[in-house]
Amino acid sequence: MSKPTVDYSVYLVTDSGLNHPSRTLLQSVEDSILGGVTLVQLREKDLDTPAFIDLARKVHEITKKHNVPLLINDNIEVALAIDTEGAHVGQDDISCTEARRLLGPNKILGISTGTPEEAQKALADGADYIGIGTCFMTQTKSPKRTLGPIGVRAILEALPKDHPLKTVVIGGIKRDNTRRVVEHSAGRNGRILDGVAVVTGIVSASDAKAASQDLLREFRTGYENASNYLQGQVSKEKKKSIDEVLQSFPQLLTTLREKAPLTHHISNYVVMNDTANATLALGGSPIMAPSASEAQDLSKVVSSVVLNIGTLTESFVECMLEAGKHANAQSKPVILDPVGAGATSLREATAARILNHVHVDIIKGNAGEISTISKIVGCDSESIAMRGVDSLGSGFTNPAAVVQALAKREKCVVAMTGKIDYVSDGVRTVAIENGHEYQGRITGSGCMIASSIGSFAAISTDDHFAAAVAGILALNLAGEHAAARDDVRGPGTFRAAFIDEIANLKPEQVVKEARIKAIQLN
Ligand SMILES: Nc1ncnc2c1ncn2[C@@H]1O[C@H](COP(=O)(O)OP(=O)(O)OP(=O)(O)O)[C@@H](O)[C@H]1O
Ligand SMILES: Cc1ncsc1CCO
Repeated sequence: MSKPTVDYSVYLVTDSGLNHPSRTLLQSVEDSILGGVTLVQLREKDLDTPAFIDLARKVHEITKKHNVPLLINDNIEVALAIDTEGAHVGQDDISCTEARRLLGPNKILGISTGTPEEAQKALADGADYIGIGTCFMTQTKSPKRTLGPIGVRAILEALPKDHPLKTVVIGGIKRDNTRRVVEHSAGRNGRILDGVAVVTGIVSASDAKAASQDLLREFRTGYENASNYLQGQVSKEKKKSIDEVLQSFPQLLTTLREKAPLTHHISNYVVMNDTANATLALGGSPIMAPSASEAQDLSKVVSSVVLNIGTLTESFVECMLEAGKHANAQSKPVILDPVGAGATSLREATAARILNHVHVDIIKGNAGEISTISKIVGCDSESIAMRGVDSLGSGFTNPAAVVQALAKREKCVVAMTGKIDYVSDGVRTVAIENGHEYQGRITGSGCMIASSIGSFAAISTDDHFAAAVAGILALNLAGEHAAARDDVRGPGTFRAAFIDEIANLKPEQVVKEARIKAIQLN
């Protein structure tokens, strides 16, 4: 019998201990196949060989009926006894070469890998696929380190594009993160995950069939988006032109003032009060809530979330991860302000952790912060030094290209502040020349921009690029108006006048005074 062709799209890995109490494991397997599971692995760590063989025989009856391959975890003896389509081994189990020798050339053989080196070894040792993990923390595994989509990407990029070795990701994969993991892990060498391996997301779901259908749909969408991205086919359709974005500003600000969207801020001690006041002056409604315990409740009532890493503590980080996760689940926009990323390794690691666990819709930072984020996600860019929370030097040689590349890579909007601000969604890129140097001389003006973007993102839900442009324009025009006032004699008086002028903004006047230009990059 020749080796079967395998569709790895949604790969069920069983665990009787986590199986939903309303049905048997056999029912979970059958329901999941009916929902779209394309491959099954029987993983039973606690059964002795005779009991394992007995269960494997019953599961195999089901998988054969539906023409879905069955692999046995770890126990080659069971795989051979039942004549399943193959087996899966871990790094601490029997070696891959020994497993291949016992199974012969026509069985499917997979191995768990957590590093680029293990992946390359698996390829050399004759594996058909690798299970890349652990991606996220799970109930079944609590490793010291999780890979996140960025770590998965590093492994995909260590593999040759055209080798037939297939790849699946494992560890905490659920309906809500599947698409993002597949999109964000896509390697620049053209490698995209061939599937997602799921345990709890299927066996513990109350409806295993529906859960599998959702996972298959999310995997396919993620795969299609990833291949479009790799082929540079980012959709240019349905996007407003820069002029249309500018003309939409009055309506956005008017709606913001009417609706006063509630925005959840996990901000820093230095700017908390200023960002709350700037949000109120603009017409929004802030809640500064740094406790992880209330993040889920808040996610139901707020319209966007701003994560600011300015004064880091463990509890801030815990809250940001929790708020981000729930905002993603509720489809509320998330804005990341990676304050001081690049200044210390803690800030860099925290920014990486957030990007790995939360889908961020808009990243806002100064040149030093954007250079660090570009490095974290594997986008080549010049290095811009930081001193504390401030960016040093004159910035990038080609700032628009850096911002556009990062936006494309992360499939989000990137806003980079400085004397000139740049915004891109990977397709549209603009430079905004408004603003006053006094903004750079008070602390938190960048943080206030993130808050302003957060309020506009709550209104401009289908176009976060327009939200970022509006958020910057509003505050930069207010900055210009404040600096021009006779009563403003320095940064201190400017700070108070700035809040007043945010509240005094006239939507049409902003459009007239905007100095924004589109930047065409190839
Ligand atoms: N020299 C300048 N001329 C005009 N506008 C400026 C100037 N410097 C800063 N700004 C404006 O100030 C705002 C904040 O940008 P900046 O890059 O200073 O933020 P930041 O370094 O992140 O600030 P913080 O960390 O204090 O919050 C932006 O809207 C930017 O346009
Ligand atoms: C000065 C400062 N230090 C940590 S956060 C912050 C405010 C600017 O973001």
